[in-house]
Amino acid sequence: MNLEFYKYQGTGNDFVMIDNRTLTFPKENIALIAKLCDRNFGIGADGVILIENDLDFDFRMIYFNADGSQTFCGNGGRCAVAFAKYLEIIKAKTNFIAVDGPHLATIDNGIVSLKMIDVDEITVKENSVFAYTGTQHHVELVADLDQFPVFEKGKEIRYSYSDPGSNVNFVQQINDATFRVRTYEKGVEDETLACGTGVTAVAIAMHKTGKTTRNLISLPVEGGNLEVSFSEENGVYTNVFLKGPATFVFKGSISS
Ligand SMILES: N[C@@H](CCC[C@H](N)C(=O)O)C(=O)O
Repeated sequence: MNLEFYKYQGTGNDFVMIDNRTLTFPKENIALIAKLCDRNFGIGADGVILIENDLDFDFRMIYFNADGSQTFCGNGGRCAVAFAKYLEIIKAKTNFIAVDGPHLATIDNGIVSLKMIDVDEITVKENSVFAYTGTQHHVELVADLDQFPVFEKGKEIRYSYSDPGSNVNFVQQINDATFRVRTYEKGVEDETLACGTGVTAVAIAMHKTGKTTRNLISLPVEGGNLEVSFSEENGVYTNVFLKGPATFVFKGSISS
């Protein structure tokens, strides 16, 4: 069978996008998902995203990590909005559904602003913060992000959390409103060039621990620049928005 796909990237976090409104994609075929993401034997991506019809929302987004595990993905959500616009499912605004609940989003000139879930699951530890932003995130400040062994340390910390583990974000503060981030992603089992739910966790963790008093944070990542804004009341973060570019790369077909 020939599978038509589109490749998108959001600040270098890259995805194979599939229009599955026909419900023909074999979701249980983990080997196929892994093959699509394989950078040597497949298309190459951090994850696979299916767009499906939904009775109550503009569309349903289903995200698979490269290893076939399912969760929410912030950059993937932004790319899903750009893809849904290309497919003419939406125009400039949308309300779509994903595994963590509904998401409002707008797209303007390739820049997608995506409303994330409210964040109230935040644990401040001695040297790190854990936050749930649609998926699990460990956040840790380091002195020299360029020299930091993100893969080795990220892998170690990822498995120190009980199943399903945690993504791991290493952070360097640049100024009051700017934090550079490098992320080790579970399910990809490698450092990726950006992580949307990750920078969201970082912005909230830095606010929660008093590293910043701002509610609009710039987050340079390896693949570009992201922005996170939010409101905070009694330790609960609402109106959380992740903003950045979402870009079509190429399309093609692959035998599955
Ligand atoms: N890159 C994503 C996060 C993808 C999911 C993550 N690997 C997990 O398993 O939690 C993002 O942009 O949020």
